Amino acid sequence: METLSQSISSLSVVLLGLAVVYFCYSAVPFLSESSTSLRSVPGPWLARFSRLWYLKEVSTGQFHHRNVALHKKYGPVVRIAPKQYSISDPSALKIIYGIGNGFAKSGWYDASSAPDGEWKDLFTDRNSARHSANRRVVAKLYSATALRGIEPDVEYCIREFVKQIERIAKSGSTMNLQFWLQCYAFDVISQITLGNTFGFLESGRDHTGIFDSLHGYLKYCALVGVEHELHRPLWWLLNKLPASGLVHIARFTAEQLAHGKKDLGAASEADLASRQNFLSQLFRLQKKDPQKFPDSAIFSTCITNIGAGSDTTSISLCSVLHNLMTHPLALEKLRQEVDAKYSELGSPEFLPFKDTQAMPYLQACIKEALRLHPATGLPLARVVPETGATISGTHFLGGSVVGINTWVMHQNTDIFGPDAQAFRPERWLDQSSEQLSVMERHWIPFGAGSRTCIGKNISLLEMNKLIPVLIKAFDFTAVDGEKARHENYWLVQQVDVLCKITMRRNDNQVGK
Ligand code: HEM
Repeated sequence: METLSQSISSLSVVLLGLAVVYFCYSAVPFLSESSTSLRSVPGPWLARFSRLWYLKEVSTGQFHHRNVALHKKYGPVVRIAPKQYSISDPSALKIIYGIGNGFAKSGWYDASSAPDGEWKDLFTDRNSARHSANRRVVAKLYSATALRGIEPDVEYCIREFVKQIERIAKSGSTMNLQFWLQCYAFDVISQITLGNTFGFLESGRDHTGIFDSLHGYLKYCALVGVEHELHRPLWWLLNKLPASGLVHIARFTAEQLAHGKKDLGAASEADLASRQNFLSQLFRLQKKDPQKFPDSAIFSTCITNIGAGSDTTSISLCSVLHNLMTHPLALEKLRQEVDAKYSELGSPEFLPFKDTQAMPYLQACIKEALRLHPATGLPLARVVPETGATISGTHFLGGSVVGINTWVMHQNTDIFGPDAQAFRPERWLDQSSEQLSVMERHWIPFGAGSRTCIGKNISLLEMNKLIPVLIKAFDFTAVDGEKARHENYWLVQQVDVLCKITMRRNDNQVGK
């Protein structure tokens, strides 16, 4: 019979063998570029031979800071893995993300979707032609005109939110702003998408562990994306594990879809057109062409809205509010603008979205907070087309992967000024029109080019509606001082932003 030590030594041989195979496999890209000018691209030594360096760095949850430091050390083009490069040169933005330039999304995105999904979602689809066709089908639902219809849904959620903040303020307890903004963002996006909320704001709890599961899932996507060839077997294994909170998102979406189908199935075109949530509009698209827009397309669109539009929005809102809490002068200036707008409009319960667009300081605060803390924290990786491309003086072979990290771009002092690390909303108000236009072009919290965020207007509406209400009615004091901790697993999420709240005055009209 085999002894324990023999078993251990056989296992060691197998593991060693796997390590050798892995190293040989990951050295292929290194060998293929060894006779080209790409050999001289600087970067960490291990990154030349293996993706392990990048994997290790992503696993720390701090790659956004590391990425900025790498460019300070090595210059505008840095190798982060064999045949993978991070770029900081602003002129690369147009080349890599320019519409029609042929830089498709890289394999990293594969790990963010089910390997055999029937309908490819917009975020992960790497087939540019199919992506454009599918995006065209749903684009109208995210347009500026569609926004008008969702404003009441957002107001409904703000009322629920304000009730909870008032309760916390009266109790004198500490509020975890990050958690509550997540509740707000999840409930708003599910209300807009499915016509029903998850009930986070009402209960103040994440009963089914959705937030933690989503966090774990993002970790999976960020890490397995680096070794995306392993996604299929790992996905298979993952599905053998007990159900997580993600299953609750999928189940909730499927239930709402089934209800919707029953309820809306017999509805006339006019009736469907009058209903504003996504689900009704998606059923409308399906009625027109059931073959072209099957149930899987409806499910995928809804679940992508929830996945892509929840944490991104709460992170951005958290950045705005945390920066305001820790910059009292900016908060005071914004408050004056908010109070003046409420008076001008006769103290409505909510400022209409269109009126918030005419509040320059509010817009500057939002821009500045999203510049300083953009939601995504890894390079937006793209594949160089077959013909190759020259970027920042380096010629890249077709098939190389290149990307710009929003954190790197937003810290560029040539574009945003020597104080690029500071929260200073005035930078958006006191520039020459030429400099402002340069800053606008390099402000990319919603991505760039043909793959830019389709939900940008929705999330801006959610932010513009909420911030004035909170600023008008409450005072927030940060408990942990100026720095919020954050973790980057694709999305750079703040961790436990604690604050004390007091009611600013007694005549708050929200919800009354
Ligand atoms: C402040 C909130 C948001 C931020 C910061 C944000 C950020 C981004 C970024 C950076 C991308 C491009 C990713 C890449 O190139 O890999 C993106 C794509 C996308 N976002 Fe957002 N997003 C936000 C809100 C939303 C909302 C509310 C929705 C849905 C209602 C949404 C749906 C999508 C979709 C579907 C894509 C893929 C678009 C495509 O490739 O055609 N996002 N978002």
